[in-house]
Amino acid sequence: MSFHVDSEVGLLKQAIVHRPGLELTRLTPANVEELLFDDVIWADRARLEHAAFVGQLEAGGVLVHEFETLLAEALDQTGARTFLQERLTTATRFGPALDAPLDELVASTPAPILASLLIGGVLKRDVAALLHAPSLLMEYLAPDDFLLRPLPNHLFQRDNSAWIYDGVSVNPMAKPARQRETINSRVVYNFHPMFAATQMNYLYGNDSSAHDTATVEGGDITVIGNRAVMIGMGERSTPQGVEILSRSLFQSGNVDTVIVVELPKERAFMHLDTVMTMIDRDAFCVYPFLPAELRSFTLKAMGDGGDFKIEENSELFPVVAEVLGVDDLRILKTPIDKMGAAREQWDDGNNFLAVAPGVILGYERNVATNAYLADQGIRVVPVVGEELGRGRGGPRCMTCPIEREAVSA
Ligand SMILES: NC(=[NH2+])NCCC[C@H](N)C(=O)O
Repeated sequence: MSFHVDSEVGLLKQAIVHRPGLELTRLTPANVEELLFDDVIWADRARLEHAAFVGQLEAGGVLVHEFETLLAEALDQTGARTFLQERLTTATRFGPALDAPLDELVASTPAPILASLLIGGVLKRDVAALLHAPSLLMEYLAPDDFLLRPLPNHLFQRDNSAWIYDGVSVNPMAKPARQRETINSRVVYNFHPMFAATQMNYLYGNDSSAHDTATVEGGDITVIGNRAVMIGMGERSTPQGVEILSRSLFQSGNVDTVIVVELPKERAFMHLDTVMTMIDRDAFCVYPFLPAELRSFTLKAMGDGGDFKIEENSELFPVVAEVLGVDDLRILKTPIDKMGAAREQWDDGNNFLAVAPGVILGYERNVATNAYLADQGIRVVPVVGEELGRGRGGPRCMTCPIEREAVSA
């Protein structure tokens, strides 16, 4: 079995999601903002909503893998815990006194508990009795302070890794609150038997170098098909990150065109998929009030060494249509006023997950957009996300496709 994502809207066969766990119960008014949520969450309700969402994916024929389970299974493979000891429980993260004792905890904690702590975080009081070394960090922390911060944004599996044709980028994340997610994803991809048994083509990020400003997040990446990829560039994916990923894509031989779309550097527009998603072989749902001055660029491969030429586009969608070989690309913009559009955009009204061409999952609360898309012949499967949505991510953000078919135009 090998994994590949050959389009954004072709039949979705397998995906990874994260059923929210311990981490959601650790969101408080004091830490939500730093952890990139907008409110404290009713965790049990969020879990119910997520279970219903997974049920809808399964009903759509998708084989759903649960991230925490994959992580726990990976942790029991040879080398996985050493990998963590070298990258997570280090002297620079926790101070020299805790280096060896935390390595020991990583080595001895049963995999399901360790997986839950890697995502849910660890309070000082959880481990104080186990750590006897004189640690300044432990003296400094209060009992309810985090020794290891929770990672509530693991919910948004789209972002920390992204499959692009037959390669995967394990993304260097832009925000400190999300950077550790990549370590967990690397444990899964490098050690879980499901992936270890296959030939993995790592496009970016599967190394331990400091990626500094060269960040990329999966919410910005769309595999539009026809050997092309569209990448948003803004708050999360930087020009440097997009360049490195593009070079790697061109070297892979599967991609010859990358269309880069500039985004406003604002929270509401943090990823490309907050303002547009491809929902059918010939259709995009686009936020109607996207500022007109945003630029887009087309990178075209030159040779097979990764080099490319750059052209600034005068308009984005004619270029997309040409690259896709589609004569009449449908750019679907909900006909509502600015306030209504901004409200629905904030609630992920443009963030759809296609399970097949023209069959999409989106939050039910975006009534105007959903009704308009239905009028346009799109089948919208309504997802309940009153709690889930408070993390500012929709069905596309919550899903990391690992096997998806191509579509023909
Ligand atoms: N692909 C997406 N739009 N993901 C949404 C991620 C939301 C998350 N709270 C963050 O700020 O990172």
